[in-house]
Amino acid sequence: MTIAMSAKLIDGKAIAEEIRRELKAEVAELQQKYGKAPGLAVVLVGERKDSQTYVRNKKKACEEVGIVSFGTDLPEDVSEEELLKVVADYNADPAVHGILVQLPLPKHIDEQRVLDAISIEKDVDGFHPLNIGALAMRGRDPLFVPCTPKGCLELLKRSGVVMAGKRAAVVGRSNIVGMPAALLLQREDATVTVIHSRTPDAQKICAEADIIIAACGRAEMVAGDWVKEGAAVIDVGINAVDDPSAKRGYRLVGDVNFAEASEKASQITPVPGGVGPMTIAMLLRNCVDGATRTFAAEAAQ
Ligand SMILES: Nc1nc(=O)c2c([nH]1)NC[C@@H]1CN(c3ccc(C(=O)N[C@@H](CCC(=O)O)C(=O)O)cc3)C=[N+]21
Repeated sequence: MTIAMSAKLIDGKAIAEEIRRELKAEVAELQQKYGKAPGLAVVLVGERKDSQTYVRNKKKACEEVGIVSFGTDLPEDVSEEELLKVVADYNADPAVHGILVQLPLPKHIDEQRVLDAISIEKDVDGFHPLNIGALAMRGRDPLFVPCTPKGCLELLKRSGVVMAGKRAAVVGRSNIVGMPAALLLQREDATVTVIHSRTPDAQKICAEADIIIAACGRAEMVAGDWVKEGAAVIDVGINAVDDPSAKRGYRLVGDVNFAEASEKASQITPVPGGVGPMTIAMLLRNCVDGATRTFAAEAAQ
């Protein structure tokens, strides 16, 4: 007989706060040493409420740790050329060490063309093909790793989860989360299976994993029987589901059925308060790393 476990909560909000404290001290050191602060440029196109909220939160988090934030808000019908001009100007601006173009972009704009235009030295989202390519290669290190998967790995590391020699399942294969998360786990010497919409026996395969990263964008898809007894579970999903009893009329759930999975997992992230706050903390981390490299290179000239 197996006794149902009750998982330990991985507190992303608290871990993100700790990281922001560490970054604040690093930024103060940079200021001391070079007399300059890191700068982050955030480009927002259109009026999506969720994007506006994320961008606002990112700028606020920057200010808290001493990163200078620059912002450009463009109308929904801005041309691709105009957006590319904004990116080019930030590429050339020595006060800017990181450029983030908030996604998704309106349909008339070629997203990949815009992301490709960001200088790889300022690609704090880590979405440039050259950064992703380096992430995929043994013996190479990208300048930047995408923030959400980087945050997932940081949560595992700071929670004492061993990855080397373990089986990991990544549910979802998106360019911004699933694919880079699988590459990161592989770099930590885990044996990784990527599960996607065409995977036969997804539940059975997932239930063999010691580590699960769920990023499929489907509310509560990873049910209790997808989770091996004692597994560590990282839930990337943020799905709004109708809930008349909630103040806003909806509540947020992850891609994991939390109630069921926490009976099986040894450790698990909540939604909200798990991966989300870490995504922002890793954006700040990337920005500080980029500025540190640039300041050192400038001082060596
Ligand atoms: N170029 C680009 N880079 C991104 O990194 C990027 C993007 N575009 N587009 C949208 C997604 C989404 N994303 C989140 C960041 C923080 C939370 C976050 O802080 N969530 C909190 C609050 C959730 C809430 O209450 O709404 C939590 O989970 O606890 C969530 C999601 C970054 N993204």
